[in-house]
Amino acid sequence: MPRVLVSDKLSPTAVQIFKDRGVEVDYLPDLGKDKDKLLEVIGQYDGLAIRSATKVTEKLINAATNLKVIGRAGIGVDNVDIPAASRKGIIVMNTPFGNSITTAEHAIAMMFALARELPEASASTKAGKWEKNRFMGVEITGKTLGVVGCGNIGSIVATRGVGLKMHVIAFDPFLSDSRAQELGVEKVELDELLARADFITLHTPMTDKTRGMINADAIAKMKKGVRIINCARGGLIVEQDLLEGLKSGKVAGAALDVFEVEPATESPFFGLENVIATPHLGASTSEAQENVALQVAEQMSDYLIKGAVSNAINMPSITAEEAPKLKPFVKLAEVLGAFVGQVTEEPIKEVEILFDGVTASMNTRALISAALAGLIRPQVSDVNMVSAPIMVKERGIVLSEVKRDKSGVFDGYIKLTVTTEKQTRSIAGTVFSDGKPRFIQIKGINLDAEVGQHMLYTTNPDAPGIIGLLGTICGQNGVNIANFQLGRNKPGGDAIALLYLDAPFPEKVLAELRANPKIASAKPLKFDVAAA
Ligand SMILES: NC(=O)C1=CN([C@@H]2O[C@H](COP(=O)(O)OP(=O)(O)OC[C@H]3O[C@@H](n4cnc5c(N)ncnc54)[C@H](O)[C@@H]3O)[C@@H](O)[C@H]2O)C=CC1
Ligand SMILES: O=C(O)C(=O)COP(=O)(O)O
Repeated sequence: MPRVLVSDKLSPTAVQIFKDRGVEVDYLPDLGKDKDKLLEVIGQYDGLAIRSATKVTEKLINAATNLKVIGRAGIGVDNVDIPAASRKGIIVMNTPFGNSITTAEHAIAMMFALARELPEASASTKAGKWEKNRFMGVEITGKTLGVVGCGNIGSIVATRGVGLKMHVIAFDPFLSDSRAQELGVEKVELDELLARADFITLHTPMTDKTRGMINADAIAKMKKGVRIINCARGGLIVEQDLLEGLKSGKVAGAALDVFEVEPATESPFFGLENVIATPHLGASTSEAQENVALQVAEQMSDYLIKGAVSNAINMPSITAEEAPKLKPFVKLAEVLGAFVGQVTEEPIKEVEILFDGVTASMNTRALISAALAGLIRPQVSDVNMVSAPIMVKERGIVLSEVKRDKSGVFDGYIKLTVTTEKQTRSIAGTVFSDGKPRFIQIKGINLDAEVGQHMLYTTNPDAPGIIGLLGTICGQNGVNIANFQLGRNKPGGDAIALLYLDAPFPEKVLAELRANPKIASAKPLKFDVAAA
């Protein structure tokens, strides 16, 4: 039974779902803050469910020897070292919509709170001061709201802004004209947004590109009296620069839900009257927490139990319905990759994957990941569908994908072509109605070959006596041939043979075979399939 650790506070719904789905679960909501303890126990778990408090560092990932999936009950995954997880083949998934309305509402609440100084007014009134003349707000109606990052949350904020009769302008490099029109927002460049907005609200993810995007330069471009709302990530703002802007009066107010260092128990912002601060509460409503807890537990269980992948950051999605249908083709892609990977000894430069017929309409991203995993496993061993694409990229291998309509006798097939400095190799395969993968073409030579656990692949110029030669050498050395497949491109041309064996081909016999002038090459192959 797979075992999951929940190391941040999650709704009890998550725990219940894990149990109902047959996943053992340890709910230790404070463990995320105890780095050392977490390091000690993480090796026992197949899954880790977190929010933002648990920091999944490379060190933790290296200690997580059994971990297969990290589930973020929320959106931002900047607390997870995704490249490190990917290299170790660990899927990282989030719940991209579960808390977006709630977070957008928090941003709107922050905007109103800023406009009317609600927290200060409330504190003063509760202190018995009745300072009616101290607080003078600004109206929201007719003001310009600048939305930086118009994805799921930003677009909800934008439409709420439109509903509040604001003029909404948005900057997002991926915002299309038609989407902007649909939302009723004006699409602008960042500098224009900074110059025109009365309220600026940030909704981008935290990335190397967005880190520190609100700095002294950006603030200098803003209107005097601008109000800034940050319910995304603290690191988007250079805090020192904002402090100066607030002190000088250039920035009339800031509402901050997030901080560069969290938990933020002390900050120079806390001493300023024109700053409103909340402790990363964007996602904290009962509705959102139910949503994300339920979703993360379902997604993680689906992956651990059924192999279905949804909302993964570092792996193509595979739905629970699609998983059983895709599985034999994932196996096919993997064995095609494994074949070429085992016969290739020099560095790979290019990989082309052709999807013909029915395979072209399948989840080709998943199939590509499987083919790449098979291909590079002989070199790196510890690789899976998550880590293979990143490893291929790190090695500078050029990858291309071709899709085409059915072109031959098969309903569809996959062909893998791999180019090294020395040569180009290709292999094609399909899945028969028995659900098993078959090799249908090797080196351009047609054949119909099952995939065996232990095989020997030989190439030779087509000539009489090769079958006898192979049979004799094997027989003399006690190697039992379970089955045999042959192919050639033309009489007297290039020929190949595939021998199916009960055990790995002995090294000693291999040397004898390779020394024979009639055999051009001989390569033992091993595939991760059931023995015949
Ligand atoms: N305070 C809180 O509790 C919460 C905070 N968040 C934060 O909000 C962020 C946004 O969430 P979603 O809207 O769901 O993400 P999303 O991925 O749907 O949208 C982000 C948008 O930012 C845009 N973007 C990327 N780089 C940009 C740049 N340099 N300038 C302008 N736009 C850029 C993207 O094109 C995308 O449209 C999350 O990454 C997370 O860090 C999310 C939930 C709760
Ligand atoms: O979903 C997000 O990105 C959030 O920032 C919410 O964080 P939390 O789950 O409340 O720690």
